[in-house]
Amino acid sequence: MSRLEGVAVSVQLGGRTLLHELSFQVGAGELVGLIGPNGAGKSTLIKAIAQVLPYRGSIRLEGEPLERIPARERARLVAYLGQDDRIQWPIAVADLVALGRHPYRGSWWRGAGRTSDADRQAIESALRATDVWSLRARASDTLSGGERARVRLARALAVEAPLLLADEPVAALDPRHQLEVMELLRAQAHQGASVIVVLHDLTLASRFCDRLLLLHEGRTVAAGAVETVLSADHLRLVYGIGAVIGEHQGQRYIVPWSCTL
Ligand SMILES: Nc1ncnc2c1ncn2[C@@H]1O[C@H](COP(=O)(O)OP(=O)(O)OP(=O)(O)O)[C@@H](O)[C@H]1O
Repeated sequence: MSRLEGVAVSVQLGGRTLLHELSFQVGAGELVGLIGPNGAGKSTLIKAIAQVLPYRGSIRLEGEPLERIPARERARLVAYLGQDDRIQWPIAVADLVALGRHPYRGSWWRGAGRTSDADRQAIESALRATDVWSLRARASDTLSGGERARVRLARALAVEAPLLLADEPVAALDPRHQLEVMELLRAQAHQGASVIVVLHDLTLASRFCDRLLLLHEGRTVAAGAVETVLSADHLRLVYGIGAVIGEHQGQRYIVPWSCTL
């Protein structure tokens, strides 16, 4: 049994069907890339798994329907990094990252809201892993776009959840930080987490992910090994591009080159 299993997951919103009976599995220790053009349904799928959108079908974590897991317990099991990167108030970076530990604390009115050693370690380790330790005292609403993206990722990492859902975590990052974040997600998977990452960069998807799920118009076009999913035919059919597909140090790179449609 895979850690995460979705069967016939459909989402309807605003009178439209955004996802059509998608089925997927993600095992412990797997880094799965979710790819597809704008509007394909990637964020919708991530939100359905994160239980922030209503869906039909079944999504189970360790065999348990996710919607039946109590909210606080689920918040310890599923870390969700959404695409919306607005930070509305001047909360200090370290305090924002500490929000990732909220599910581990009891209700404050019962006096159980204190920061534990485990909380402190998780927060520091997430701040360092995402290279924002030096920003820990800064007001979050003064950060650059890339800094903000890394701080938001740190909050998700601080949860130390077995399932990490990351919607375009590298979109705002410079090339070095993109590589560092992908290595970080890989490391999370090596340590046993199941990670789903939404990506537009096909080379990063190819190099770092164990498997890919390619969506188009709310349907699965291809799922499985990177070489199978990222074929020239799929790139033409789904993205409408011709691409240069090459190899460097035994790994594939994909450079979008021309529009074919
Ligand atoms: N609340 C909503 N009501 C109606 N349509 C919606 C709603 N939310 C999203 N959509 C539509 O659903 C489709 C899928 O959106 P989604 O955000 O999942 O795409 P995506 O693959 O993540 O795209 P992108 O790469 O642009 O982030 C889009 O056509 C979008 O306009």
